[in-house]
Amino acid sequence: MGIKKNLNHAQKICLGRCGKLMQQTGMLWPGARVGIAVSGGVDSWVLARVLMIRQKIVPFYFEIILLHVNPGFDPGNHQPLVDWLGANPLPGHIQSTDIGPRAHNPGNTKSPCFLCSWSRRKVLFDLCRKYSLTHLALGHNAEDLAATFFMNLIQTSRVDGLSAREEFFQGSLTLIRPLLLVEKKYIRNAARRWELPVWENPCPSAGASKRTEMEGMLDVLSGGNKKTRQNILNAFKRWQLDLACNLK
Ligand SMILES: Nc1ncnc2c1ncn2[C@@H]1O[C@H](COP(=O)(O)OP(=O)(O)OP(=O)(O)O)[C@@H](O)[C@H]1O
Repeated sequence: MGIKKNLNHAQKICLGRCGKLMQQTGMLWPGARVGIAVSGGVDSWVLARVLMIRQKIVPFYFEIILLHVNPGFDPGNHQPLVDWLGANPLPGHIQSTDIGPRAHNPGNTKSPCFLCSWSRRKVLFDLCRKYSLTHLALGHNAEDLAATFFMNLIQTSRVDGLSAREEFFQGSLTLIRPLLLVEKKYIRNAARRWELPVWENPCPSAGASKRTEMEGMLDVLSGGNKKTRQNILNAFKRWQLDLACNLK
């Protein structure tokens, strides 16, 4: 098919796995209105690019809007998204907030990452309501799934991962993670190839979060063996796929 002709291996993996997961789990339906949460990082940029292509491939119509929540560390750092929206035929909404600095207030008893992601999710849910969206798409990948599993296991004594699809508000909003079965190496490569305008996260806690720490668990468990690492990731992916297919 013409659309896929000039894609490299990584781009095809992102597009193909996303499509297969969408199909297997009945993620979207005709007339769906999908908000894509774009942080400015590689995962959510690739998610946006992939869903734009899937929009042309699937045999039904669905709408897309890009949603960005600026956490308030650098009020102008979303300029690449503004420029990109100007050059691409897609609607977008950029919400300026101060959730980042507020989450880092030394008086808080909870961790800044917890407070920030809680507040961000609330802003995103409010935007979904404002635009009557049926879906909110997040850019989590296979390594995020593994890190979340370890975080839940170690911090909250729960065996829980990240769902490919979850219902909220009595089913009026479906949260989806179309890149959940894709490893980061493919996403990074695809982002470079598509020349997506990724920007640095200015958060002072970036790279120092509990999730980043848990990403190291995969290397600890696999002892540096690539095949073992992939087997662990495959187990997590199979588990979530089974759960999501049962929800269908
Ligand atoms: N500021 C934001 N505005 C909109 N969506 C966001 C924002 N931050 C995170 N998200 C959404 O939540 C997902 C998971 O967040 P996380 O903090 O793990 O992302 P990230 O690693 O900073 O960036 P990315 O996943 O885009 O590479 C993102 O993929 C994106 O879909």
